[in-house]
Amino acid sequence: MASIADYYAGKSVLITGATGFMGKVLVEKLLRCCPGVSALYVLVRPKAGQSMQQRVSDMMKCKLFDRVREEDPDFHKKVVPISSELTQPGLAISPQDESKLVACVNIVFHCAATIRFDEPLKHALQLNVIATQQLLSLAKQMHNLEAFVHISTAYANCNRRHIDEVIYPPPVEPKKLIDSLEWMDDGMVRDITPRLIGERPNTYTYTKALAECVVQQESDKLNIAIIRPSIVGASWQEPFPGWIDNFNGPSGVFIAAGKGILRTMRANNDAVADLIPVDVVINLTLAAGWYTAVHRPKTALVYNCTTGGINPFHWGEIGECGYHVMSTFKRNPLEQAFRRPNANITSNYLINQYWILVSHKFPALLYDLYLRLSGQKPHMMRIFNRLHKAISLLEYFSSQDWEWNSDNMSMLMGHLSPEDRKTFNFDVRQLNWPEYIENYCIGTKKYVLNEDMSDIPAARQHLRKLRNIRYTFNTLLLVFIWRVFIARSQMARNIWYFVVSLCFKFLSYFRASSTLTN
Ligand SMILES: CCCCCCCCCCCCCCCCCCCC(=O)SCCNC(=O)CCNC(=O)[C@H](O)C(C)(C)COP(=O)(O)OP(=O)(O)OC[C@H]1O[C@@H](n2cnc3c(N)ncnc32)[C@H](O)[C@@H]1OP(=O)(O)O
Ligand SMILES: NC(=O)C1=CN([C@@H]2O[C@H](COP(=O)(O)OP(=O)(O)OC[C@H]3O[C@@H](n4cnc5c(N)ncnc54)[C@H](OP(=O)(O)O)[C@@H]3O)[C@@H](O)[C@H]2O)C=CC1
Repeated sequence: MASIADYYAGKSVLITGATGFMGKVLVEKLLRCCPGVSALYVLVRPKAGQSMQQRVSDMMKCKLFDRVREEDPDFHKKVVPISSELTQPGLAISPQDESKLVACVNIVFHCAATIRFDEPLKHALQLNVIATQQLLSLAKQMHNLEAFVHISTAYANCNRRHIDEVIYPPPVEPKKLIDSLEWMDDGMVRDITPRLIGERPNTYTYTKALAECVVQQESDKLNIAIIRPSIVGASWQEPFPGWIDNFNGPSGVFIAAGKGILRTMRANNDAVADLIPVDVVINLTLAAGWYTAVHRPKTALVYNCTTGGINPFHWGEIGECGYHVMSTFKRNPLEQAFRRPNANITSNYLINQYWILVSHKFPALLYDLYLRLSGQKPHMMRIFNRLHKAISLLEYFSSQDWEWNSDNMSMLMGHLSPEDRKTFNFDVRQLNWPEYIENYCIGTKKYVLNEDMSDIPAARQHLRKLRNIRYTFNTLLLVFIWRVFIARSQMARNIWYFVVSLCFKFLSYFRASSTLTN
């Protein structure tokens, strides 16, 4: 049987979402570990004044591609950008490009989606469901298509506690919803969104569930695999440990904690923190593409790509590990931290609210006051408001527990040759969490914030300055409390003198006894 790299040799691959976090890692891995691959057609839209060619060329210059660049400086020649806006009819692909794709594509990886938790329903539906439908229609026309791999999310069915590797009945028939929303204005859609999404926390998980249903409807005509990753984090091993390029999910939380901004967050200590490294997801995705094309399973296979059932890690351990996160950020501080890193997790709503007041809002207020007094524009409260909005959207996922069955992941591993198991490793039993979290934190510094590791001494100096500011502030606070409350009351003064004289006596006794022993 052909190995995975042998299978992809000579194949033309179509990828949507190639400029995104997971798409980039998929492109890199295919080019590096399947050097025989014939062409990667990537559907890209122009954005922020940049043409799609410019965007793809910039993407391939980034650090992620350093290893493949070293191994094959001409790697970029295999990447063929195709102009496409997925929210447009026909995906806005030109007729010439469409003919080319129909004639030569062998495997499709559909990664594109809006992953925002606050996306208006109409747009989320347009991109996550209707675009998927259109891509499936295009795929059905492809003469040589061997597999269609759809990236979903493990949280598509987060209204259930136990999630099997099956496609559950959709909350509503997608076609009916598409037809209904077509004539409604944005205000009307906004009003009915909470009723529609029901127990799901956002339009993202809701539309991803509908997309799975749309994919299933084509499963008798195409060879389909659905990958459901949980919370995708920095890479574990490849191409570099800790590679990450965005603020999504835990990354933004780690950065905010490292900057000393985030001091408290709500999470259930006993719940599984189902993080999955991005390289694991991509290795599984490529292996699933191979398996689907070679073995042609009779029904669409769903792969729950999760860690909880195999190598569980709990939010409470991140709490402990939180100290590990904190010590990593103290040893490798982020530049221009607001305060020294010191974040804690609590499952108690009231305790969390108390710390938000004391450790978030009060310092933000003081800092903004300082900025105002020194003639600068205050901005700290705004930053905290945004942080609170982001965290309130994430807390749904950190406060609850889900159980995913991942038998298909184990089944797939069983079909790989020993060589493929190494090259396309998705065996998360080998994952060492503390080491992973440490690399993740350093990765956010190096790759998200683009901070130079050589500037660490200056960043440490800044942390020392912050510590001195804190000591000075605490001393001033004590003096203030003394002046306002204690100095005005005879009884408080007596207690104070009693405590001071006790300390003095203790010190004198200690000094005298140490002189005697000498
Ligand atoms: C040590 C102890 C610490 C405690 C550790 C505890 C860890 C707990 C972690 C809990 C994590 C739980 C994660 C659950 C995730 C479930 C995932 C489900 C899986 C999936 O399928 S999808 C992937 C997940 N999707 C997301 O994460 C998207 C969520 N984000 C959003 O929906 C929006 O970004 C949000 C939050 C609504 C904010 O929108 P908005 O205010 O409009 O801001 P923008 O997104 O447009 O960003 C503007 C600008 O700011 C940058 N940015 C974004 N976030 C941060 C941040 N946290 N810190 C700093 N900067 C941030 C962003 O990059 C933009 O910059 P530009 O330069 O591009 O303008
Ligand atoms: N990140 C995570 O934690 C998880 C992600 N997933 C799933 O993995 C997949 C990839 O996620 P991720 O890489 O993190 O997401 P990103 O947001 O990083 O990437 C999204 C990609 O989709 C493209 N895209 C968005 N809108 C359009 C459009 N209108 N036309 C053309 N392309 C568009 C983006 O292109 P552009 O650069 O032009 O914006 C980008 O390439 C998604 O399907 C997501 O649901 C599942 C579980 C967890």
